[in-house]
Amino acid sequence: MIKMPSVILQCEGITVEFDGFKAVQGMNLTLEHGELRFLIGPNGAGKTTMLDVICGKTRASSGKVAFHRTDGVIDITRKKEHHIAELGIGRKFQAPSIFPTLTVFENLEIAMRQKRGVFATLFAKMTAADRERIEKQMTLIGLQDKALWRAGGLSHGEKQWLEIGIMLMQEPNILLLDEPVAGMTDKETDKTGELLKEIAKSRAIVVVEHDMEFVRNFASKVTVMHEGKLLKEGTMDDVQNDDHVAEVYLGKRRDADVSRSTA
Ligand SMILES: Nc1ncnc2c1ncn2[C@@H]1O[C@H](COP(=O)(O)OP(=O)(O)OP(=O)(O)O)[C@@H](O)[C@H]1O
Repeated sequence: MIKMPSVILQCEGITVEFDGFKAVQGMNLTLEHGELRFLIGPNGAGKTTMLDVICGKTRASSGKVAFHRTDGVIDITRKKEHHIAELGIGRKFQAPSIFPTLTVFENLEIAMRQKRGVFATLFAKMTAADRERIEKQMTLIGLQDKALWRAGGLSHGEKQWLEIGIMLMQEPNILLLDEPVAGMTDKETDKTGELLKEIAKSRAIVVVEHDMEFVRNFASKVTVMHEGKLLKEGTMDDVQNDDHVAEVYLGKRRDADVSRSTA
């Protein structure tokens, strides 16, 4: 059996400037294989910008992003977004980008064919193995009973799951998710939590999240950003008991809970 290297992504000294304003300043972030990492922090802390840098949507003005794959370490700092996606880093944005008039099944089928990348395969017949793969994916995202539903008719939560399913069809090694439970009902939020745990068994995930109650459901490492910098990294307990974090979130009130913070 091939032993997986423990580190899968290493961001070092990332700085991002927008017209002279430093949205991210010397940020470090190291992600391990199979890790589910939460990136939290108040509005404007630079969380989304960090995801943008990793997926190649935004260029860092300095710093380095290294993607550790089984075939070697790749410097992705200057690579184009589509190339980074092909290498195995998938990014899900807040707004769904599914095809609303196509069914759940068809949305996943298109994603599967895109992965193959050959134009001819768009017209190729689907094999039993392909069908099985799509069905497996639908079961994972909890939409197996809605295979023939038009995606546009799904609930908000179901659309988000479908989109995660679409990303998984691309077989990424790392998934980057921006507020995956925003706007979800409590039940949908719980189901999303289970889904993320399941996905993290075989992939690394970085989740930008505002909902602290949601984050507390995971025994994961939490990275707190503030004003473009790393403020604290540790378990949710470490983070909640940290004076600097409390200050940033609560204006010096240590006793209050940061639950359901929309800071
Ligand atoms: N394209 C841009 N041009 C100029 N400024 C930007 C741009 N993108 C982000 N910023 C600024 O950079 C800072 C960090 O933004 P970012 O969206 O990364 O923060 P965030 O931690 O994700 O915040 P939120 O939780 O509100 O989404 C903010 O002050 C934001 O206004």
